[in-house]
Amino acid sequence: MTGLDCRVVVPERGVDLAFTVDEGQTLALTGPNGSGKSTVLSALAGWLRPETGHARLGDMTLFDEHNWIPARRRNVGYLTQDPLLFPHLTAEANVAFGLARAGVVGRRDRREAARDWLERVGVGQLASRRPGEMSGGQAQRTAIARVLASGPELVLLDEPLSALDAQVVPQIRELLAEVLTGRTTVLVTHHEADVVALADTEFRI
Ligand SMILES: Nc1ncnc2c1ncn2[C@@H]1O[C@H](COP(=O)(O)OP(=O)(O)OP(=O)(O)O)[C@@H](O)[C@H]1O
Repeated sequence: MTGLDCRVVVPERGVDLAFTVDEGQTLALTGPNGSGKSTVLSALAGWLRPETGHARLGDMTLFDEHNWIPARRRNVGYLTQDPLLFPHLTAEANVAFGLARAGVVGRRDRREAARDWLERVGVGQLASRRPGEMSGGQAQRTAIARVLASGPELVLLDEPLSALDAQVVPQIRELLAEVLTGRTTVLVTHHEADVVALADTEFRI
């Protein structure tokens, strides 16, 4: 695990933000709509190239004025607002897909690791279901397993609880608190309860 030091400058979106996250800690990024929270996550994930600034994750430069590591070569797990699970793949295959991308070579190893993670997030019994055959909370648990299974050095979470029915929010928040312990994380949220339960520090835009 490694800490993050970044400055993200995207003038056309009015974004110029700098912050650090200590190794193993969770930083909550909060602020009004349109203040640039998702833009920062996109830059850290490698989906958007900022005009200037830098991001260093431990010894690795993700980007600076001269360098740009593409998304697929960053060891960064990104849980978007609308989690991108493949609808035609089972829960197990969705998690295993992330492991294949992360370079876990053996098919059997990927299956076993995917099953372990699904157990860990409480949906082990649903390994052969497709996302359309799960509740919103179960699909979110699967998405969390997919992001974390590959052991990312940086975890990015964009409003991970906002699309869920109110009654499952406390369970998923508790799950996140458990699985994020010791992981370097940037969490975008509008909810004070998430900051209190999940974050070590808060950066308010
Ligand atoms: N794909 C895009 N193309 C151009 N401008 C964009 C794009 N996405 C966002 N913006 C603009 O960039 C600025 C920052 O948006 P961003 O989505 O990063 O804010 P946010 O803090 O995540 O907002 P929210 O809380 O509503 O999710 C806003 O002015 C927005 O309109």
